[in-house]
Amino acid sequence: MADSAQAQKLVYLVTGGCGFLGEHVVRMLLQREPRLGELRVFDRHLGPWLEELKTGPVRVTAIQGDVTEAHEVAAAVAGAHVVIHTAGLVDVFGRASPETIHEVNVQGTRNVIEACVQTGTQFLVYTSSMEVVGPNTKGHPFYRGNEDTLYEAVHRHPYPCSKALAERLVLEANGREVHGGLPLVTCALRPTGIYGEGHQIMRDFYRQGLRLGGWLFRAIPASVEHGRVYVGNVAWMHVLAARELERRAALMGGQVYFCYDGSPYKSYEDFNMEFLGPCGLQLVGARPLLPYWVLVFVAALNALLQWLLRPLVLYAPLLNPYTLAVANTTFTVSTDKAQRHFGYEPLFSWEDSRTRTILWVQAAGSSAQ
Ligand SMILES: NC(=O)C1=CN([C@@H]2O[C@H](COP(=O)(O)OP(=O)(O)OC[C@H]3O[C@@H](n4cnc5c(N)ncnc54)[C@H](O)[C@@H]3O)[C@@H](O)[C@H]2O)C=CC1
Ligand SMILES: CC(C)CCC[C@@H](C)[C@H]1CC[C@H]2[C@@H]3[C@H](O)CC4=CC(=O)CC[C@]4(C)[C@H]3CC[C@]12C
Repeated sequence: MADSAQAQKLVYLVTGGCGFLGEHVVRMLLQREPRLGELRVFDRHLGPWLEELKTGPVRVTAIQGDVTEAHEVAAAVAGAHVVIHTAGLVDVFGRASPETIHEVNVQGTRNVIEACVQTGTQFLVYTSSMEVVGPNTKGHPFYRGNEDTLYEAVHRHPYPCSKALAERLVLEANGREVHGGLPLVTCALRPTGIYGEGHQIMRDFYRQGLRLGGWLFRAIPASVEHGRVYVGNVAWMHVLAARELERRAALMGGQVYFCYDGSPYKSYEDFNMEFLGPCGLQLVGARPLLPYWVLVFVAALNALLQWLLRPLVLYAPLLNPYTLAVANTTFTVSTDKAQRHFGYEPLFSWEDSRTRTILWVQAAGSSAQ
């Protein structure tokens, strides 16, 4: 990639480009990447909103494909300069089988790496997750940690297991020779819980609150802190990382970065109330209304029912032993690694992020979005 005023126009590929984060990455690239010549959006399900992007100055190519199909991935990657691999199966509710989660998240990532190697694509940014680190199965808190914080990462659930394996594949691929003889440069970004326009769980909480007459009931102690990050800032971090990978290959290659911004540290429920409160909902209780053991019991019952009913119907409620453990364990990051390595500063202030999210919740809650 030439670094001059006459810089060559670049071809970017975003896998999972029609998902919650992927859509923001796609729009951010179009707004903030001046060297963009062509944007390929690869997803199993293409969104209708892509059509409106096709009328702009940058060529936008929508590719319906599956990351588990190596030939489809290779065809999409061929000729791309940069790949942002954000496609993934985000399932902590038991909707998909462990095998499917592994196939999409691990084999899909392997296919992306091999496609880069075979076709000579040199730069790969992978969307990893905080879940690669924790919370672990022992419920140890990760309090204001950074990329170097020692933490016993022990996973059993298929989703974090798959993200950890995939992240390792991406980092180990750094330095591999790609077609043409140049080295592959990779890095992994680890968002904490992402929120913002398009966040389906937030919308579901809103609708549930409306059904309950405007009330939500506290389940988790307010002292349990959760790291959250605005989707626009996560997208911006991807765009910046992708842009800087060539110039700072020696520093950034093979590195991991937590995604962070100015969002406040709060419990999962109190944080959600930052948006749901202005939309008219109230969180009842300064402390959890039910004793913790009741939640543990209901979560275990839900898991049992899911297993028993599986031959007949998919029963996948929000509360299960894994989501309860995650919700009930402090996990917050405090780091400036992305700032030091590639000059990342959040593009959206907390106030902006909050306002944008509130507007979206209000609109999404009342429509069938
Ligand atoms: N939502 C969150 O809080 C966090 C998400 N992440 C990661 O960010 C990435 C994006 O997540 P979200 O946008 O939240 O999820 P999402 O489900 O909204 O988006 C994922 C996209 O990948 C696509 N996809 C799934 N399987 C595919 C396949 N086999 N082939 C091609 N495309 C496929 C889906 O159609 C979807 O458009 C994932 O890799 C996830 O692990 C990481 C940390 C937090
Ligand atoms: C009242 C219940 C106990 C509340 C349940 C809330 C849970 C559904 C969510 C609490 C924490 C969330 C996870 C967290 O934000 C980290 C994540 C990172 C990812 O990479 C994927 C999503 C998730 C696992 C996210 C999923 C929902 C929660 C478990």
